[in-house]
Amino acid sequence: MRTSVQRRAVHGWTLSRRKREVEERSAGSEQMSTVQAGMAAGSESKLQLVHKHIRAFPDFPKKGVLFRDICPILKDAAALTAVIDLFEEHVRISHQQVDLIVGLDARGFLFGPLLAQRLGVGFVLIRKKGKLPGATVSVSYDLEYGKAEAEVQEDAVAAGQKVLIIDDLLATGGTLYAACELMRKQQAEVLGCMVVIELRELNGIDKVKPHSVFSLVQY
Ligand SMILES: O=P(O)(O)OC[C@H]1O[C@H](OP(=O)(O)OP(=O)(O)O)[C@H](O)[C@@H]1O
Ligand SMILES: Nc1ncnc2[nH]cnc12
Repeated sequence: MRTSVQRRAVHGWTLSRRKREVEERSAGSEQMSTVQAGMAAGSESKLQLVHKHIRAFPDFPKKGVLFRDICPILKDAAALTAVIDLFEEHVRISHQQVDLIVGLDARGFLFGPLLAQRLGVGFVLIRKKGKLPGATVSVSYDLEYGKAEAEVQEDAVAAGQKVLIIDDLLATGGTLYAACELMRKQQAEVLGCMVVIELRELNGIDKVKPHSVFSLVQY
């Protein structure tokens, strides 16, 4: 019998399909390495671990919003490691060259630097308005429960740099859209976006197009 976790889709794949995809992609070019085989085998339980460490709070911060809380992931070393392992696996399979990880204020800061360090690249902050010193570039955007303005330091990203954008959660897509806009203004190349959680019914993925959003858990 399949559990609800096993049935849950991963970026449009079921967990077992995802494992196959990793195996097929690896087998396509050359024989799967030991590392790739190990990653494929371990992904399923890592996803289950991540899923188990997400809580839901109804009517927070506003009535009608079901808030998905990632704090238990941070409190559990194995779950946090699983998140970074899964992101790293995705990046190594999907992207040849990454220059920078760009994280969103505030919860993107919890995962972004850890991933950047794993990949051996730098981390850039996109912050809410008024938090960054020096010359900045800004863009305003809508949230599931309000409005905000995002900024990046003008010299944070050079033209032509290949960046991956990371956050904890995709809801309406306003935040990731704003991040992509900021990167466009900086003439950086957005390789894609990554989140721990995607709230599918809000269709945020459409707002971020043509950029892709890779997610670990979907509701
Ligand atoms: O897809 P969207 O509708 O744009 O929503 C997603 C964003 O909303 C939350 O951040 P929030 O702005 O609440 O800030 P926080 O991380 O500082 O709590 C979340 O961490 C994402 O950044
Ligand atoms: N439902 C939600 N849960 C947690 N963070 C969010 N950011 C936007 N919508 C959210």
